[in-house]
Amino acid sequence: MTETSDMPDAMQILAGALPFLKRYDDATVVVKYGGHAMGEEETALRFGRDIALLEQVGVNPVVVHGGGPQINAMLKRLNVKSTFVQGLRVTDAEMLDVVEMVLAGPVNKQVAEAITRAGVMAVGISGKDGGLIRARKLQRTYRDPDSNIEKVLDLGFVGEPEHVDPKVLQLLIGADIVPVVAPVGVGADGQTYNINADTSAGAIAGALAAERLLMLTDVPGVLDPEKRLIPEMTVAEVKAGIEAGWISGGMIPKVETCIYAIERGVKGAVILDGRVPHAVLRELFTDGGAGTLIRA
Ligand SMILES: Nc1ncnc2c1ncn2[C@@H]1O[C@H](COP(=O)(O)OP(=O)(O)O)[C@@H](O)[C@H]1O
Ligand SMILES: CC(=O)N[C@@H](CCC(=O)OP(=O)(O)O)C(=O)O
Repeated sequence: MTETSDMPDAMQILAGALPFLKRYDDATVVVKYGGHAMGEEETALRFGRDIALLEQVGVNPVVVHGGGPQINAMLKRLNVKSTFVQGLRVTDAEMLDVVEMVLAGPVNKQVAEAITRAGVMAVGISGKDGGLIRARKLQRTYRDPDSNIEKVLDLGFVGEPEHVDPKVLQLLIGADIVPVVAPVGVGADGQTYNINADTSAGAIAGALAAERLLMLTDVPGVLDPEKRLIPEMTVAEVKAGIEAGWISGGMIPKVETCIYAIERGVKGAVILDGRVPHAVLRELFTDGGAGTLIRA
């Protein structure tokens, strides 16, 4: 497959995109690119071309990537075991080294390079650069099933964004450079934290008051109890779905991130399948969109 073999498809989407181009002219769109959505090299290159195309038609894309599966692959090579609690990786000092090495290293550079190769300059940074994500240790409690007592959840160096300073992103955007962010933050005392990529993307979208937050994953969007795609949901409907239990597992932090972003001024958040060719273009530039749009 050549690097440009999928472009006629992209051009077809863009041919019908005129009304949407106006809506998104100069708009900031934060794209969360999950580790599962990265898949094969060709998928990553195609993603890079779509992001480059967005920049070229006047949108300001900001990419925040994950890399859970890529961290797991490195841990396997190093023979280090990893555990997850509530979907978050328990992160001791040794684990933190590997997480930062993989996220801010090869994954970050591969994503930025794929965009640059497509003809638009992209620069990879982590949340530690330019004071972008100031983090603190994750503050969360859980109810111990044995004692039924509320206890503090200690996941080591797992963090949550305390403050996002978007200045470094605005400087890059102003220079027509696509920022590519690895979800690692730093505390006021210099401690590095491993932050879930969904959470990081939501916080960044909120700080930028982005027009759209696109969450690329490996399912078509939010599915109803009969496994049909729901094209559009309100915040209240999402909350009801969690309550009823048909929104569960890894989808909960995703929809919660969407709600968080919307409550901070993001106009709409979309969960969509990043493995589908041109998912981002389809979402922004076609009538039906591509995944599940969550609105206030
Ligand atoms: N209602 C739902 N609709 C779609 N997916 C759901 C739903 N409820 C739970 N899920 C699960 O959420 C998963 C997506 O979350 P996750 O695997 O954490 O994604 P990522 O790795 O991209 O961050 C899906 O693969 C699916 O198993
Ligand atoms: C605290 C925590 O769990 N951090 C994640 C960061 C990467 C991530 O979120 O990647 P995906 O989006 O590909 O899942 C981790 O260590 O895997």
